This record gives sequence, C-alpha cells and structure tokens, in this order.
Amino acid sequence: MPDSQALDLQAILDDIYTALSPRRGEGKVADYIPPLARIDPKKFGMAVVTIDGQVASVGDAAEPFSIQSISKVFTLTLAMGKHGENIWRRVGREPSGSAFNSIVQLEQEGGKPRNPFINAGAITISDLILAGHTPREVIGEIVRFMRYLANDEDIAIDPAVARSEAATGFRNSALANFMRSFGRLDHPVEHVLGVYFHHCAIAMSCVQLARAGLFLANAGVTPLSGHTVVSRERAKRINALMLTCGHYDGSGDFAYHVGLPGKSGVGGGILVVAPGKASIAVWSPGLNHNGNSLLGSLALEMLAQRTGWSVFGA
Ligand SMILES: NC(=O)CC[C@H](N)C(=O)O
Repeated sequence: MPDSQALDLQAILDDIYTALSPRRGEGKVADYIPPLARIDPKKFGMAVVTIDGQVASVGDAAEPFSIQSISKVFTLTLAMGKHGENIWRRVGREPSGSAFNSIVQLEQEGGKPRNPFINAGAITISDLILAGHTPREVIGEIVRFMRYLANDEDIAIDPAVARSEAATGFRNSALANFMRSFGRLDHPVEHVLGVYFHHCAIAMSCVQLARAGLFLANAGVTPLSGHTVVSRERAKRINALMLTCGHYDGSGDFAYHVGLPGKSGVGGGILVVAPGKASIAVWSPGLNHNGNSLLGSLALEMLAQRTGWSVFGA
C-alpha cells in the first residue's frame, strides 16, 4: 500500500464526490433541533489533512456546519486534561449498544453513563469540566481550544442552534435530571446543560475539523504548531474510545466498514482519525437509522479502501 506521500488524495476525494453525487440527499436530516432541519440535505463536503501537511478537500468542505456530538471528543480531551484517569469514576468506557439519547441503561446502571460519547456521558463530562468555573468561562474555554487546535480564530458557536437545543432539549434535560437524582452531577442541571448545548452548537467546516483532529493522528502533537496537546498514550486512548463508542449503536458497523476511529454528530458530520497518517472530516446531513451520516459513512468506507488506512490492516 502506498504511503500518504504517494497517494493522490485530491483524486481520491474527487472520485468519491463523483460516485456519491447521485445519492446526495439520501438519509434523514435530524429534525428534533429545528435549525438543523432547515439545512440543505444535498450538502456534501469532505477534507483530508495529513500529518505532513497535505490538504485535500471537495464539495462544501469550507462551509461551517453544526458539529454536534463531534464536540464530545474535544470536551473529553479537556476533561482528561483536568481530571486525568479520575474521570472513569464518573463515566464508563464501554460501547452502549443503545441509542445516543437512551435513558433505559442509565437507570439500570445507577446513573453512570456507559461512555463519554453518548449524551448522558457527555453531559457528565460537561459537569466535570465545570469544576471551579462558571458555564460562561467553560464555554469560552472550549471554543478557544477548538480555535487553538484548528489554528483558526474564526470558529464560533452558532447561537441560534444553542438556543434551539436549550428550548427543545427535553430528552437531555431528562437525562441530566435523572443523573442528578442519583447524586451524579456536582453542578446545577441548568449550568451543566448550558455547557453541553453550547459545545454541541459549535459550527466548523470539514477543513477546520480535520485540522482540529490532527493531534489524535499524530501521537498527541498537533503538527500545525508543534505543540503537544496530549501524551501519546492519551491520544491512543481517545482513539480507542472513538473506535468503540464514537458511532453509538452503529460503532461496530462503522468499524466493520471503515476501520478507523471516528466520531459522528447529528448535524451530519463525522471526524475520523487515521493514526500516523491523517485526520479526515466529512459532512452530509442525511442520517442513517443510528443517527450517523449515511453518505458520510459511505464516503469514509471508500476513502479507507482507496488509502489502505484501516487500523485493521491495508
Ligand atoms: N448525536 C448527537 O450529535 C446529539 C447531540 C445533540 N446536541 C443532542 O444532544 O441530542
């Protein structure tokens, strides 16, 4: 299999774009957050940024979209930075096998979420990063972290999406109150959800997202600045969680077809890490039955086949 230097990534992305063009609009756009329901279902963007600095992109790769649950990779990174391995007292690291917003398992398991990527787990992570801070400070910190990682000051929260999530987030509110009833949140539910809704409402383009994920592909060091974001060990662990839990109850299927650590969001984005090679982001708003981007998953399967980047072998 060729190394990434020898791959014509732009040609690969162009081929994927052409092959999937007739299928644009397939899947179901998330409609429980009203501003997401208004996004053109035919949007499609994809970007690959290699650790040695190559950038390839196609379609709507420069257009910001709501990153939603992809933000959970970055809040997990911040929480690990603040609390280290102690976070595992509060949240598990096993695939849930149930929907991203399920409440059933949470009751059976005493209010301890299965992993940091399902909604209950990410709400717990928001509670952890709130320690000693106001919601406003923490929200600012998360946005600054995204700007720093992507090396791009233009990244911001979409306030309409954040407001809408707060207005319609009955299920998330139920999850948070439920955990609080088990004594599993340290801060007021409104504060925790305020942080959670705002980080889900961050808007980024595929290019910005792929740049932000580079540290996970490069053993914890972002090649954009040369800074160490996390240790090599921690980067591996975050990738492991993305592989096993990043697509909710579709994580096994994603590993089977794509074979790379990835994290999806209901905005239709997916961030994928090819360790030692590249960071990849794709955006196509139509979702499959697990709430993961339908065409995005197909595009990544095609990319993994063409590049030989699967972590399970070329
Ligand atoms: N899967 C997702 O992207 C879900 C995130 C969304 N903000 C929610 O809480 O429902």
